[in-house]
Amino acid sequence: MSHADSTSINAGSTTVSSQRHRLQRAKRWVVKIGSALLTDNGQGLDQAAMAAWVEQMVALKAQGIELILVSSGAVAEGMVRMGLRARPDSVPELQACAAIGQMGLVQAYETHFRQHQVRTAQVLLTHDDLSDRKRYLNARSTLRTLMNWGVIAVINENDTVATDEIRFGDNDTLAALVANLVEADALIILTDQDGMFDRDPRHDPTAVLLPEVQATDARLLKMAGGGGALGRGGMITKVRAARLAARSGCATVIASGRGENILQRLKQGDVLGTLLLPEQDRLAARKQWLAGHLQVAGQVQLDAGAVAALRQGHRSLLPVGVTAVSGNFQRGEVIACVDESGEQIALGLVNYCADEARRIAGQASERIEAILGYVDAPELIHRDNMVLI
Ligand SMILES: Nc1ncnc2c1ncn2[C@@H]1O[C@H](COP(=O)(O)OP(=O)(O)O)[C@@H](O)[C@H]1O
Ligand SMILES: N[C@@H](CCC(=O)OP(=O)(O)O)C(=O)O
Repeated sequence: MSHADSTSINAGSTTVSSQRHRLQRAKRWVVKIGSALLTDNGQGLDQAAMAAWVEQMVALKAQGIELILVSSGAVAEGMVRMGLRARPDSVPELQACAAIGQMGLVQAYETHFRQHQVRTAQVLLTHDDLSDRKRYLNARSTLRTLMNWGVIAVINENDTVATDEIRFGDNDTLAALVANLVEADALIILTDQDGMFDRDPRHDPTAVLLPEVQATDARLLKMAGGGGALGRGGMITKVRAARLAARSGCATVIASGRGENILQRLKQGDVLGTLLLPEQDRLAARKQWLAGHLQVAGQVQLDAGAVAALRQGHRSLLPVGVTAVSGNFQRGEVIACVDESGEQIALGLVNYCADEARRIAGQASERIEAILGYVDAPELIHRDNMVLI
């Protein structure tokens, strides 16, 4: 059976999914918890549920999974703290609620994780941060460092400065952008429904759960409706998030956060919730994106040994193999690698800016720190970030 056949929309089907093994293999997860779930529909933070998710995340971490948490709930918790029954309409009031509630949110996560001797870090982001190249790279470096240190980043929208997002409640999109940023293998969206249905189950009890779909299937957009009374994004933002995540080869699961041991069971490959599949895996998606870059920001010339290491050995490019650097590229831009005759042999995302690349060209990687005063990576271009031509 072809990949596409096995992932056609199969509402009501009880066939065991063939793609759940993706979650068993996934090494880097972004878990997103929505407001309704976290605050038991606006009642205030559900501490018991939080303790249970934290326990599961700690268990996954012990199994070697790198985790990032995107949690909503600041506005809902702020409303509870201020005794507001209805979600305010005015943006400044929403922002004030978010600022108040965010305190409770991170305090609660910190307390729960600390019981398992796991550290947490608060990261507040806006969509704009992730569309600005420099801030994008900074956010990526910070999150990578936190993951390397085994610290769980607890991410929310920076609601004080974001206006449209707070109006629409779009942490689903934020979670997908984070999944793209850290190149996660899986995005797990925990919500108050068992997954995505062929129509909104709140309005139609005959709605049928979709166990496995292709994220880009256009029919899903018609089946997904908006959110509930807390003014959230609903299913439509989750489908859009899955489509975004799929661009970097990340699979998305929409599942009920109320299900017992939900994260562990997903990890075991149990057929729960809705799995929204990307067309390509992570590496293939990145390489296709790289290969599509006709405009490059600069180039490096390689000696014969480096050319052979790339071409035959499929190795990373180390600074020692570089004989010349041209252009004025920034860290994270796409550059070309050429051989001694000037023929292009590869394209890749460079770990150092042009100036730094010139200084470390021809040098052993162990010397990078002495020359630049810091080390980002031992390679100039990592092989996962390179496509051979
Ligand atoms: N096709 C669908 N399948 C499941 N839920 C849907 C669908 N269309 C709309 N919804 C609504 O989306 C809601 C979940 O989104 P939302 O309220 O934003 O939750 P969260 O706070 O978890 O992000 C559900 O409670 C449901 O009413
Ligand atoms: N930053 C807001 C996010 C709101 C939001 O996206 O909510 P949801 O649709 O429940 O994930 C908050 O913490 O309240």
